[in-house]
Amino acid sequence: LSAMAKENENVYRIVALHNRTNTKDLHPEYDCLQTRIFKIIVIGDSNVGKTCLSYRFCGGKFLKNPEATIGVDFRERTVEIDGENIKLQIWDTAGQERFRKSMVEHYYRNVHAVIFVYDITKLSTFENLPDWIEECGRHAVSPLVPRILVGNKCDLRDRCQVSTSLAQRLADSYNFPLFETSARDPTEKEHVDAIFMTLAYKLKNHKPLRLKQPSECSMVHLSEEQDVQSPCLC
Ligand SMILES: Nc1nc2c(ncn2[C@@H]2O[C@H](COP(=O)(O)OP(=O)(O)OP(=O)(O)O)[C@@H](O)[C@H]2O)c(=O)[nH]1
Repeated sequence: LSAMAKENENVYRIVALHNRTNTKDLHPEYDCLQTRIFKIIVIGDSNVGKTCLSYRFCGGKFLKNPEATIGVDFRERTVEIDGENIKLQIWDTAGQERFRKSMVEHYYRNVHAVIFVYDITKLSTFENLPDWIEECGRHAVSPLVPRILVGNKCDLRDRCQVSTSLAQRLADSYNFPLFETSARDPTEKEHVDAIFMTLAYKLKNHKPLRLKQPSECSMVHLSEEQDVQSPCLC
């Protein structure tokens, strides 16, 4: 597919997802099997390994020769936590500005969790993190939406430009958990899973808000005591 055709295809998919959000009889965070669905976006510079990380989690393998993401790619994995199936819908976003500018609004809409990725072998990808975090804030993502920081390509430790202590300081300054891992290294597979499962546990335990009027059923911004944007059960 050409870049433009691919971008159009993704817009159709996004519209379909948003339409589902607006359907009253099919709740946005439940699929037809009544599995709760959580949207997680993966954000960061181009080439840091966002596609490979999400593919490792959803496909179980290292994706050889990934192409630059155009707009967004979607992957899903259903996980079982305490006897409940939950579906994690991973939005693998484009790092290149030219492939993301028309899509940015869609990325952040109704997001449940955000993963910021940098490449430990490329300092600039780490230095750009505050810009990504700021963009997220600019799109009115609630500060209560869980966010985590992931340093990828740890199989290339000998080329490391971002020390763990430096990354930890940044993570602490934002109060985000920090993970360092490798999408490529097969021995890190469980660790990659653990990153996504950490979010899955957090999201699962969010208490849904019961709204009184079904007609008003929509994503809602809750107060700090109540919790983050959560599924409402009408
Ligand atoms: N050594 C190593 N290379 C990796 C790892 N993860 C990804 N790569 C490589 O890094 C390059 C970019 O990977 P992608 O997953 O496409 O990066 P991206 O962040 O999705 O890039 P955009 O789609 O342009 O935003 C590819 O050549 C991958 O093979 C890793 O953990 N270790």
